[in-house]
Amino acid sequence: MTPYAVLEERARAVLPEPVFDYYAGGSGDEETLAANARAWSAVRLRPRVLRDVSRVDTSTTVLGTRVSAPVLVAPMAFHRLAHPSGELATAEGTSTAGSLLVLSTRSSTRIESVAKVSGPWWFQAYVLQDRSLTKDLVQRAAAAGARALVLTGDTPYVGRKRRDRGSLAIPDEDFRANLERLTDLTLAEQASNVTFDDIGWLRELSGLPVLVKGVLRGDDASRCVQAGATGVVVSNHGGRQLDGAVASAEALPEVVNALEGRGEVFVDGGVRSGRDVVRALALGARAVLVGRPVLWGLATEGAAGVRRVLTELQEDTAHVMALAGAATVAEVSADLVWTP
Ligand SMILES: Cc1cc2nc3c(=O)[nH]c(=O)nc-3n(C[C@H](O)[C@H](O)[C@H](O)COP(=O)(O)O)c2cc1C
Ligand SMILES: CC(C)CC(=O)C(=O)O
Repeated sequence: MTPYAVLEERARAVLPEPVFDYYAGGSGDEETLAANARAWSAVRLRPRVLRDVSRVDTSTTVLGTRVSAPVLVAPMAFHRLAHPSGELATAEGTSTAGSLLVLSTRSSTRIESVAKVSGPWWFQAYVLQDRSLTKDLVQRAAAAGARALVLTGDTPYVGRKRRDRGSLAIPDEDFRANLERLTDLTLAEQASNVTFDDIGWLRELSGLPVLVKGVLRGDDASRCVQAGATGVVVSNHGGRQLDGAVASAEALPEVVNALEGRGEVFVDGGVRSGRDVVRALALGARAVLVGRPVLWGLATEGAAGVRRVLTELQEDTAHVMALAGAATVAEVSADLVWTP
């Protein structure tokens, strides 16, 4: 078993079944969920020999913020289903690892409380049916110290997950952690009429740079940047939205080519090892985001588990960089990828 599979099994053992299934599952027949992992494996590396790799530095910057490695925490809903300290533990584990947390609109902990214990963080924005709710959330996030917004563009409707058999109950207090005054729950659902115009709207009302998450096409990435985005996150939502969508490793080169350096490109979906991190960087990503592994760390060991998952990925990244002949993140360049 891979280290990731071992961790996933440990999380399965401690989590209630409906929670594990909600976290682990993908939409439809889980084709894209499976394709994400396979597509990283298909990227072969061309290691360089006889380079001085006695000191490997994995640190880098993301939108100007220094992080200890190009590995960030993806936005995920309802961390309190995994651990009673929820997002507080995730934020603590993330910052002690020197990483950066992207806090979900569906955080089950108050934004301001997470901000107090967090290192650098970004806020993931869902545009909700009641836009005044979104405006309020985004302005609260900016006031609490978020350094960027991540607008998720791939969720006009929530993907149907077969593993989610309707037995998952989200406690009201978790759902409403940031929506105290809400009376009509449907107003808090994702809006299905979000467009490129909302990039400018979010930028203006927050004063923050905006990344668009869920981009899988070069033309879309260009439109995002033209509309004012500072970059994009290449993502298929961990195989949880359109099943059959292209794997993120397959979509990444097209997006990198289309932007030609006009924005920072991030990627997530199935990144499980230092190999995958190096592959993503060599294909042009600034950094990766990891999702489920962080939830498994949180479920099994709280903040310490989150820190462990991230530091193990960082150490593995350093090891893979050394064996590939790259002493710095800048040296993880496109020529490290083998093309037949
Ligand atoms: C349980 C769960 C909840 C998620 N919630 C959100 C969310 O609230 N907002 C969002 O933009 N993406 C959400 N995502 C998608 C992640 O941000 C990310 O794209 C994906 O999990 C990365 O793939 P990985 O889990 O294979 O690493 C969620 C993913 C999972 C597994
Ligand atoms: C509430 C959901 C829309 C959160 C999500 O993005 C997911 O579960 O994938």
